[in-house]
Amino acid sequence: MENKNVKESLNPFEIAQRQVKTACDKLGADPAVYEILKTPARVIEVSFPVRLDNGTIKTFTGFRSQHNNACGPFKGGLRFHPGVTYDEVKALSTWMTFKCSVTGVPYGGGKGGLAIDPKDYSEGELERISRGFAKALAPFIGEKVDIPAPDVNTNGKIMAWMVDEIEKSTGQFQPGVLTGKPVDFFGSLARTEATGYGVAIMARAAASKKGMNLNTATVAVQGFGNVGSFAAKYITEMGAKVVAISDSSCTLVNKDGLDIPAAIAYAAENGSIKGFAGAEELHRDALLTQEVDILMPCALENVITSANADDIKAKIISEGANGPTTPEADEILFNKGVLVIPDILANAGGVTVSYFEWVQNLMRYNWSFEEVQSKQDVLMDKAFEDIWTLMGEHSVDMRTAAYMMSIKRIAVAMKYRGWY
Ligand SMILES: NC(=O)C1=CN([C@@H]2O[C@H](COP(=O)(O)OP(=O)(O)OC[C@H]3O[C@@H](n4cnc5c(N)ncnc54)[C@H](O)[C@@H]3O)[C@@H](O)[C@H]2O)C=CC1
Ligand SMILES: O=C(O)CCC(=O)C(=O)O
Repeated sequence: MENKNVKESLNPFEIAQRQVKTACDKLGADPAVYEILKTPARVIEVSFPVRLDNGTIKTFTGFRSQHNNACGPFKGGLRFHPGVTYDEVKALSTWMTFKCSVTGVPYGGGKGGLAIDPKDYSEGELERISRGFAKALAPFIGEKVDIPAPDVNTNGKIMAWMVDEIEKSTGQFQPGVLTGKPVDFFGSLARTEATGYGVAIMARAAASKKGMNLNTATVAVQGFGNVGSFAAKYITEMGAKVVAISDSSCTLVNKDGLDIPAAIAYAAENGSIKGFAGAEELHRDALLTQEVDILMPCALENVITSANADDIKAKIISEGANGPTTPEADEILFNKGVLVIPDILANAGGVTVSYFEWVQNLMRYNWSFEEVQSKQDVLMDKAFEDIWTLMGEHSVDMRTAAYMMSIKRIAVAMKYRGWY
């Protein structure tokens, strides 16, 4: 997401490092803590050949960044998107380390990706690419080593192909090597919904702190994929009115409220929200500055920058995407009194329920939808309250408070391990 008016660095890894450094400084942490956390433990680059439908061979190059495993195995999604870069996966893996620690799930941070647009490939090609990537990563991942999951443009079907390929490569039954699998293939109920649901319950918690009545609140949701669509669905069920949604094609606005279940069904059938009836269609970037109470950026990084932060009207931002706000924009929003619920808290529902999926896989047992979602409620609501308290104690923004809480926990684990 480029904007010529943006003055600051949009390198996601530099941004992640700045966020960690700010919190380490506020904590007065031992300098060794930042020294260890500023860089991933390793970044694996793999190249693998795939036969395309026209008979030719094409080599694909992918990455897996393993940031820190002081608190448990590396954990985080695999992204298929043309914008994937070495520095992007490094940043995303860094954010995962702190996100896992925010709700206390026993993982470190990892993330991987392939710089492809899945729309350029047939279903058969996509399966061979996914299997090729999984086979290439197999020596570096495992149920107790590094556990990938879905992210942008990946889903349960791709996770199932990958599990099958890894089991073939290792000769071991290990359904817990990946999470976000289909429910009837070792997946967990409530995982598909988990990230968007978490974005909504964090917005609800913030609204309650700010004295905002959700029944009269309006919401704009950027991105209408897995995270955005469920965030929109759940915040609607909680009483708010979603008046704007967007995806890579356009923004749709209806001041009286959009019919979210109908929009979800329309997007599933048509591949995007474009053409959905009963709404005004605007440029896709118009979403961010709509006159709403709550904004949910649920697409990609760096969408809220110094170039548009001043124009944002929302009073609460619940970050479904990873890294949607630059540090410069954070400062502008903080000074305007906008409450930003940071990605490492707001979108932690995905990895939290991935953890529940993994536990069920290891136990060979299944929990009900209600049981999983209520466990998610408990961990996320507690994380919100703890971070809220820390934010007040240190007079910092919520992102810095979330990092501070997380870093404290990781620093303890690293200390016991004798890393410093
Ligand atoms: N899937 C998950 O469980 C988790 C995802 N996330 C993060 O949430 C974000 C979205 O992920 P998913 O929903 O899984 O991906 P997805 O692939 O299901 O959906 C992405 C959506 O963003 C839209 N989009 C892309 N470029 C856009 C643009 N320029 N303007 C507006 N919309 C645009 C796409 O059209 C699509 O609707 C990513 O940052 C991801 O890392 C974070 C935690 C967990
Ligand atoms: O479910 C997971 O393990 C990770 C989800 C993820 O990639 C993320 O939170 O950004």
